[in-house]
Amino acid sequence: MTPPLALDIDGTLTTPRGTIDPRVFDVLPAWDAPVVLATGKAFPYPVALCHFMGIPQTVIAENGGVVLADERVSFTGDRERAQAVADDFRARGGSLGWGAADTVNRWRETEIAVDMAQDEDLLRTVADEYEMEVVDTGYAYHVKSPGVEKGVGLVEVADILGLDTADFVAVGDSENDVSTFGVAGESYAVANADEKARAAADTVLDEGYMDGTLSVLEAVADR
Ligand SMILES: O=C(O)COP(=O)(O)O
Ligand SMILES: [Mg+2]
Repeated sequence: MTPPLALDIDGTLTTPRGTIDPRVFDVLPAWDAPVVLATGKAFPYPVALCHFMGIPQTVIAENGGVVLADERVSFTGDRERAQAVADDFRARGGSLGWGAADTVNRWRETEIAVDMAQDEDLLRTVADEYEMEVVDTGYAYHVKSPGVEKGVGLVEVADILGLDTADFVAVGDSENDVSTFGVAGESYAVANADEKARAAADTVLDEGYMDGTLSVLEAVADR
């Protein structure tokens, strides 16, 4: 039986340039089991990716802050507190680091993301004062509420779909995938994964990015 998938996006379904690997558009629509996109990106990004792949919108966004499965949407996390951290960070000289339109945070409903080139120490200092966490995905720093995790979102998705999280095969690349790896039955870190993801995964792959992900999908399909 083909297992359901919990797939991170950045670093996992992308090329080293950060673009979606076009092979995604062949393999995921043809997958014979549910596919869950579990990402730190704001809610519209994985929804759009599902839409343009032509697959059901089954999504964990904002590191678990937003869950969508079977037309049911739920939110966790304290966006106002994350905003207070961002405001204080800016007041002390920090910057979120995005363009004027800030499309990274514009539709973000439960947390705030900060560009990797910004002052990490200051951000962590401010977040600590508000008892908020900073997660480094390798693509952004995310200021989020403790306890909001992709893995918690996967428990909810599995429940809605009538599946067990242990049925899932998970692939990811960074510390925001550790909680997914903790609840999935099988977990794989791509070769470009950070230390925390590597330590948490059942298997660290030889190949990186979508090459690594495809190697897993080829191995677990139809078994
Ligand atoms: O948006 C990010 O920072 C990372 O996104 P990802 O969880 O899909 O890798
Ligand atoms: Mg990632």
